[in-house]
This record gives sequence, C-alpha cells and structure tokens, in this order.
Amino acid sequence: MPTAPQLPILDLHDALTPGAPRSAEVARQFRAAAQDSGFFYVRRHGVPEALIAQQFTLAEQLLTLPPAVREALSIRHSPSSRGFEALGAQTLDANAHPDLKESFYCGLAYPEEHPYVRAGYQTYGHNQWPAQLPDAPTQCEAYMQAMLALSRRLMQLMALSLDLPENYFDAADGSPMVTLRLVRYPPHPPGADEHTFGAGAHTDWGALTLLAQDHHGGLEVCTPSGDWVDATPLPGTLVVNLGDMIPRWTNGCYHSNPHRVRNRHSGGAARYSIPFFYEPDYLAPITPVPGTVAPGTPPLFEPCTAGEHLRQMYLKTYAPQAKTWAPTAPSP
Ligand SMILES: O=C(O)CCC(=O)C(=O)O
Ligand SMILES: [Fe+2]
Repeated sequence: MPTAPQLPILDLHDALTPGAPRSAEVARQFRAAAQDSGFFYVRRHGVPEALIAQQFTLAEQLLTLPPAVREALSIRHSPSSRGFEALGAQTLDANAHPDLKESFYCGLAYPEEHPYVRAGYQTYGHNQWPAQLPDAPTQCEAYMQAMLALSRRLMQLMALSLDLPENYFDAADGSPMVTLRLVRYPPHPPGADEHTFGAGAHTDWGALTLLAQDHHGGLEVCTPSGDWVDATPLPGTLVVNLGDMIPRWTNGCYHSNPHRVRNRHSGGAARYSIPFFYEPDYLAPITPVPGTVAPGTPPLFEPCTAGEHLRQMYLKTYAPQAKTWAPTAPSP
C-alpha cells in the first residue's frame, strides 16, 4: 500500500503571479519547508502535464540511442559539459560506487554574441544534439522556458517567505544559468551491495532544483533528524529542493539537504527523472539577504558570485575536467 507522502505539498493555485491572493499563505509553507529539509512537492504549478509527458518520451528516446551515437556526443567532447554522460561517469558520494545512471545534459540556447558565451563560461555554452531526434532542441527549449518561469515565481515566493519584497531576487536573475538533465537509472543488478546507488548522497549546488520523476520512485531525502524518507512520486507534482546557494544566500536560515536515488522498486524497469537546475546570473552576488545575519556576528559564508559558487561545487565531483570550467570573469 502506498504510504502517505512525508514531504510537504505546496499547492501553487492562485499563487503563480506577483500579488496573487494565496501568495502569502504559500510563502509561509515555503519557509517551513525551507527551514526543515529544503524539499517539498508543488502541485497546480502551471507547467502543462503534456509538456512534461513529452519530455519523458524524449528522455527515453535520447537515452536509448545507440551507444556510438551517445559516445560521439559525450560531454567529454563539450567544453560546456553538454551532451551525453555515460553510466558510472559521476560519483556523487565519494564513499559509494560510481553512480548507476546515465544522462543527457542541455541548457538554454544563449546567442553566440552573448558576453558570457563569448567569455567561455561553461554554463552558457553550446548544446550537442543528435541528428536522429530533430525535434529535441525545440522540445527541450520549451520545457526549460516553462520550468524557468516556475523557478522565477518560486524565487519570488522565497523572497516573500523571508519578509523581503516579492521582487527581491529578480535582480539576480539576469541571464540565468539553467541546466536540464534527463536521467536514466537502470535497475540495480542482483546482489548489488549497500554502496550501490543510482545517485549517491549529495546536495545540489545551485539555487533551485525542479524535478519531474516517473512513477517508479527511488528518490530518498535526508531529513534534519538524519532519517531517509522517500520522495514518493505523486501524480501532477514536481519535487522542488533548495541547493547549496540558498543557505549561502540566507546565512544558513534555509537548508539544502542530502538526497540519493536507488532504483530498487521498479520490477526491473529503468527509472527516468528530469531534474531542472535553476541558478541566477553568473555574476549575481550571493551575499546574506537582509535580516539573516544577527548584529555583531560574522556571516557564515564568504560572499561570492553565483558563477564562482557553482565552480567551487563543480570542482568537487568533476575535478579532472574542471580545468576547463570557466575562465575568469569578463572585464567590465
Ligand atoms: O533522479 C532523481 O530523483 C534525483 C536526481 C538528483 O538528485 C540530481 O540530479 O541532482
Ligand atoms: Fe540532486
């Protein structure tokens, strides 16, 4: 029998536009979730179900392309780490086996003449698309734009939740860093040991992650008490979690908690999930928001830009490739 969900569900109906009547109520729920595990579901979130369903279809088409096609478009051949990543290429938990997952990465299509593209910032680089799936770029761009709109609204609700003006974080949005990942988790092999994970325990690095997951389940979230709870798939919902940029931005008021994936209950089927990672503009300063640093106490984190924060995080799991992560900031 399915168990009751253990993470809060925020109903975004009547809270999706600035000033919408339920915004304050949702902001209160946001604050409670953000001070607890930093994870919650959203429902009536405004992203069409058909768009999400199409994205899962595309995920399966992409991640079952012949291995030679995927290898030719590997992220190893991309200075911006976009394209396919092979099974076991990432180890999110250094104490576990390499992750039992394969994925496809893409990002927003910024024009060639955009200063950050010209500066060679990894998060603004070029996508690699397989010729076999000609609709993939348009589909992914539509999906990313819909998730970006929802992310921007969630940042406004977060501002309200911190007793800040609703548009407080809008200034940081600028040219946002967006990464879309389509992930396929094969079932765990028989006899897999306890160090086997689809995704090892980790926190996300950026601001917000908006996750669409299929019906198999497998995502587990570490609560502040140290218990692991299932983020059970609920129809019509997305799972939202805060990444490490948010504790930095709120001086530790809001949390980014560890989570992991084990595809053990799918009856031998592959599990698919689609995390969308939202981060603000590369040069946005990440300094504690008003009211989060007690007078006379030093802030918990060094101030930095969003891009520098991500670079530091990236170095943790991709150290060898990270040499090409990004050059220095462009001169003003
Ligand atoms: O697939 C999932 O459910 C979670 C994936 C995840 O945590 C990540 O990509 O950061
Ligand atoms: Fe994650």
